[in-house]
Amino acid sequence: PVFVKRAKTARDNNRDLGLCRVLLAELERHQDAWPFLTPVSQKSVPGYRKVIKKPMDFSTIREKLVNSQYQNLETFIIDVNLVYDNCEKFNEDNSEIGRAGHNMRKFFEKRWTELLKQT
Ligand SMILES: Cn1cc(C(=O)NCCN)ccc1=O
Repeated sequence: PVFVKRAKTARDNNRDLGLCRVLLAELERHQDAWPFLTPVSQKSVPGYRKVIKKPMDFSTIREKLVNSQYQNLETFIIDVNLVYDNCEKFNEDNSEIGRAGHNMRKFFEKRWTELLKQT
């Protein structure tokens, strides 16, 4: 009958840690990465602390990766997307930093789907 569950095929996650390292290295060296390399200074950026509840940046993601603080690929991707979501929340689309955020998100989406397609 149509409602019989088919066995879920688990994807092979053995290469995911290496994939996170490759992806993060590419993000860090992207020319539009400059707004995201270090935590936004909550002292010199008025309003940031109040508006952005969960700050995130590439150096913090690097630290977490080095200290094995990511359970899996999903939790890594969640943090990377947090960088871009914070950026969209705080910056006009039509601004230097706003555009950099959109570019970086587009690049990340493209790269992780390409890398996940590799056997
Ligand atoms: C992502 N983001 C970065 C900044 C910033 O000033 N970054 C330091 C650049 N040297 C300000 C607001 C913001 O949302």
